[in-house]
Amino acid sequence: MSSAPSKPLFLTEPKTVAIVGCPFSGGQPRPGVDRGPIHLVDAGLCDQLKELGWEVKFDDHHQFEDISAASDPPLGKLKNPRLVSKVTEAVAKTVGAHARDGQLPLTLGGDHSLAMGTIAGTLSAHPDACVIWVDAHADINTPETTGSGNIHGMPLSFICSLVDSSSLGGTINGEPTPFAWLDKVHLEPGRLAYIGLRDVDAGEKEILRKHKIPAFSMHEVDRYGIGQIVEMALDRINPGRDKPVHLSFDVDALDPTVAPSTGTPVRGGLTFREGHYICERLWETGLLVAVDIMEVNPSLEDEASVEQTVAVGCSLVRAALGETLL
Ligand SMILES: NC(=[NH2+])NCCC[C@H](N)C(=O)O
Ligand SMILES: [Mn+2]
Ligand SMILES: [Mn+2]
Repeated sequence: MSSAPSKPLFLTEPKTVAIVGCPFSGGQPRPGVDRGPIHLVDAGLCDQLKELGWEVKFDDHHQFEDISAASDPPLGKLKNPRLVSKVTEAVAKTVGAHARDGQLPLTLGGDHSLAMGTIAGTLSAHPDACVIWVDAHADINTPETTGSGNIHGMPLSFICSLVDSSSLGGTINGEPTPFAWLDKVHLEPGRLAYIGLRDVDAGEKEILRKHKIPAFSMHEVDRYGIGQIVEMALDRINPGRDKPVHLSFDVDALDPTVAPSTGTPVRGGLTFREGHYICERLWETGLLVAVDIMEVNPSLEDEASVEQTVAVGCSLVRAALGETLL
C-alpha cells in the first residue's frame, strides 16, 4: 500500500524548487566535480521536475568566478580555506533566501564542502531543522583531525561548532579569519543523522562517539534493512516527525557499481533502491525543506559511467521531490 502523496508542510504554494547549481571543486583535489551541476541540468532535470508538478526556478549556475582568492595558502592543514569560505558563504545566502521564501532549495554540487553553505542557509530559514546526511564518509573531520586537508571531509565540524574559528588564526595579515561568518551558525550534533557510512576516519569515529551522533553505517543497513533504518534515524533526530528536514546526499553513498563517477568511491555501498527509498520516504514525511546532491564528477570513469551517475543523480532528486513508483 502506498500512502497518499504528501503535502509539504513547510513550503508555500505553488510548490517551488529553486535549483542552486554550484560548479565548485575547491574542497577537494580532483578536477571535474565542478561540472557535476552542469551535467545534471543538461540531462533535463528542470523539465523532469516540472513534470512532477513543481514550479522550477533556475536562473543559472552560481558564478563563482568573481569570487577569487588569488593567494590562498593552506591554513594549518586546510586547503583553499579562503576560497571555500567565500563560496560557501555565497551559497548560504542564496539557499537561505530561497528557503525564507518558502521554496525548496535544491543544491547541485560540486564537492561536499558546499554543504557548509547549504545547511547554514537552511538553518537561517528553519532554525529547528535537522539533517539527514547520506554518505560513505562522515565529513566531520576538524582542522586538527583531518588527514587530507580537503575541506569536503570537514563541513559538519564547522556546522556543528566543533571548530573554533579563532583557532584558525584570528586575523591573518589584517584579513579576517575565513569561516568567521559561520561563528553564529550551529547545528546541534543530536540533530544530525548519518546513513550509509563505511569509510570513517579514526578521529571522526571519536567525534561521533563523543557527541553521540546517530550514525547508521552499511552494517546497520544490512542488519535492519533500509526501511527500518530511515525510521530509526528520524526517531533519533525528529521523533515527533514535525521538524523540517534537510537532506544532504553524497552520491558516493551509493555503491560504485551504481554511481561510479565520483571522486572518493568506496565499495559496499547503498543499492539503487536503498538510495531512492531514503529520498522517497523523506518526501513522504512532508518535512523536507532542502536537498543537496553532491560529488557527481563527470570527468571520472568512462562515458557510460558518467551518464549512469548523472541519471542516478536526477532520479534521486525526483524521488526526493515526490516521484512515486505507482
Ligand atoms: N565528501 C567526501 N567525498 N568526503 C571524503 C572525505 C574523505 C576523508 N575522510 C577526508 O577527510 O579527506
Ligand atoms: Mn562521501
Ligand atoms: Mn560527502
